[in-house]
Parts: sequence; structure tokens; C-alpha cells
Amino acid sequence: MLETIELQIDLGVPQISDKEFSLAIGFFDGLHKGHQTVIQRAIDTSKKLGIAPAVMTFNPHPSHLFASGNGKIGYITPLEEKQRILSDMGIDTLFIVTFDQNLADLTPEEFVVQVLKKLNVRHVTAGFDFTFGAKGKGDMEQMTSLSKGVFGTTSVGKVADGDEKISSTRIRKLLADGDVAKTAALLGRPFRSIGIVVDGDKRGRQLGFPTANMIPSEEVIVPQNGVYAVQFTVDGTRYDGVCNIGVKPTFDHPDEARKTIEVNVFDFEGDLYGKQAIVDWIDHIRPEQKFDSIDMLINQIAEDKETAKKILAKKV
Ligand SMILES: Cc1cc2nc3c(=O)[nH]c(=O)nc-3n(C[C@H](O)[C@H](O)[C@H](O)COP(=O)(O)O)c2cc1C
Ligand SMILES: Nc1ncnc2c1ncn2[C@@H]1O[C@H](COP(=O)(O)OP(=O)(O)O)[C@@H](O)[C@H]1O
Repeated sequence: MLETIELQIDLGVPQISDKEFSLAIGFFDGLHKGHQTVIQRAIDTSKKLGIAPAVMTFNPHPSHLFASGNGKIGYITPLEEKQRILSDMGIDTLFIVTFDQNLADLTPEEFVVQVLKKLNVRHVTAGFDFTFGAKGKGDMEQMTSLSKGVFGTTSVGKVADGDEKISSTRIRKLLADGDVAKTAALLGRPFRSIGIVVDGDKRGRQLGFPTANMIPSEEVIVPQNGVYAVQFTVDGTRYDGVCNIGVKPTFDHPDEARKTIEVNVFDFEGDLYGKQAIVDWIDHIRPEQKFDSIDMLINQIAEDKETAKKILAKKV
């Protein structure tokens, strides 16, 4: 069971003495293969030292403190999703530090003394380019010297795919391009959106393709508008499906419409309203289009469904 401990600098960091930690530290948005490598190293070290594997992350993303409006990045993995993945990896404790001005103002030395040492950290693992402390001035070399032998450090080298570093920025770009297949390769799992099924215009059934509609939260990112092969999970059961994300230009005025995720779930009949559903994005099929007639849209959706079935049949 993953224990989550929330920390806020102005409220004071508790002195922990009953447990020692091998800590992976970073923002870890996406928990992609690079992050997983860092966290796995922290887990390996925890086993070697016989101490608890832990992760420290920050919330909100630093860009929310420093940037306004458009500069705030959307999350690839919201906190609950991070918790689920870290729990599956076998992490014992997750420290979530509020990223506010008080944290941003700590010098590297203050961060080490007032946060890491108080939490009884015995080993710190981070990526080679991790920086910390006021204005990001501290690096892993400084972390080692500031530890003064109280904890060990491991700096994990670049994890690449092809020649390029696997990074949250790269994944955000791939999602903006609709490349969910490559995203899944870099994440080591499909990109996932979670939401509640809401009422739509009740048009889907008339078209012959009922769709479970979900409105994505503004805090998280979603793939580029278009049609995708997906897996849809509700009440613990996973179904194949075909999804349109967008503003339905055939019907709505695109500037006014709110973006929705709509999934036609294969081999399912029943009521999904109000249920929490998970969409795992498997592959891109085509961009969203404005059709001149409803019949053209219906024919295209039927074809999309067959395409999605073929794609998903290849997946085990
Ligand atoms: C596989 C699939 C592809 C779709 N493609 C488009 C599209 O290209 N353009 C469009 O305007 N609407 C598209 N739609 C959305 C339909 O217009 C929408 O499902 C329908 O309006 C029902 O809306 P409702 O669920 O709010 O009743 C697509 C829906 C599905 C399931
Ligand atoms: N195979 C299915 N795929 C998606 N939704 C389904 C399916 N079968 C039944 N439903 C139900 O029908 C609703 C979608 O029907 P639709 O006519 O598109 O209505 P709405 O416009 O409210 O989304 C879903 O929210 C769900 O409750």
C-alpha cells in the first residue's frame, strides 16, 4: 500500500525517525520510461540498503507558480494516476511537496537540511539533469556535497529512444500531434484519460453509434482532435472502442463547442451515465472533419469502427 504524505514548507516538515528512505526525486509528469528508470534505481537501492523505497514529487507543476495563463503546462499524469502507477511499481511512500513561493525560495542547502535530512532520507536518486533549490541552482553534484555523508546519491544518465531523450516535453508534443502510438512506446503503457460519462446531445443513438461522452478537465492534456482506436474501461471491465475527440464540426460551431471525448464502446449495451470511465489511447485513425451530410458521417464512422477493430485485434 502506497502511503502519501503531503508537505508544505511553511507548515514545517516533520522529523521522521522510524523509517529510512531511498528516495527518487523529480516532478515525474508522465512517469515515462526515463522516470521509470530513475524510480527503479531507487527501488533497487532500497533493497540493497534494506530501507523503504519512496518518491518525492511536487504539486502543482512549477510552471503554475511562475507562468500565468497559457504558460501553465497541462498534466500528462494527474496526481491520482501517479499514485496508482507508483503503487503498482512497489513504492512505499510518496511525498508530495506543495510547489509554492516558500519552496521556490529555499536554497539548495536549505532544501537538503530542512526537507531531505528531516525526512530521514538515506539515498537520493534523480535524473542527470535534475536541479533543485532557488532558481534551480542546485544540481546532483551539489546534492552529493550537501549530503555531508548523511545520504548517498545516484544520478541516472539519459534514457533515450532513438537519439532523443525521452522527456515530458517530447510526449506533450507527440500528443499535440495525435501520435498516441509513439506516446505509448515512450510511456511504456498507453496514454490514459479518466473522466465521468456525461449527457450529450442524444444524437449518437440516432446515428446508430451511441457514444459515452466525457469532458476532459482543463488541467490535463488530451491528444489532438481526431478519431482513435481506444480501450475503454468501466466497472473494472475493459472493452475495445472507437473514439472521437473534438468539437463535432458537422453539428456544432467549432469556436463555441466544448471539446469532448466520445467513445463508441464495442460489444456493450447499457447505461454509462455518471460512471467513471478510463480511455486508453492506442492508435490514431484520422483527423476530425466537417461532413456535408449526416449519411457521409455515418458511413465514415462505420469505416472508423472497422479500422479500430483491426488495430485492436493486433493488440493482445
Ligand atoms: C468514430 C467516430 C468518429 C466521429 N467523427 C466525427 C467527425 O469527423 N466529425 C464530426 O463532426 N463528428 C464526428 N463524430 C461525432 C458524432 O458527430 C457524434 O458522435 C454525434 O454527434 C453524437 O453526439 P452525442 O453523443 O452528443 O449525441 C464521430 C463520432 C465517432 C464515434
Ligand atoms: N455501446 C455503447 N457505447 C457507448 N455508449 C453506450 C453504448 N451502449 C449504450 N450506451 C449508453 O448510451 C449513451 C450514449 O448515447 P447517445 O445517444 O450518444 O447519448 P449522449 O448524447 O447522451 O451521449 C452512453 O452514455 C451510454 O450510457
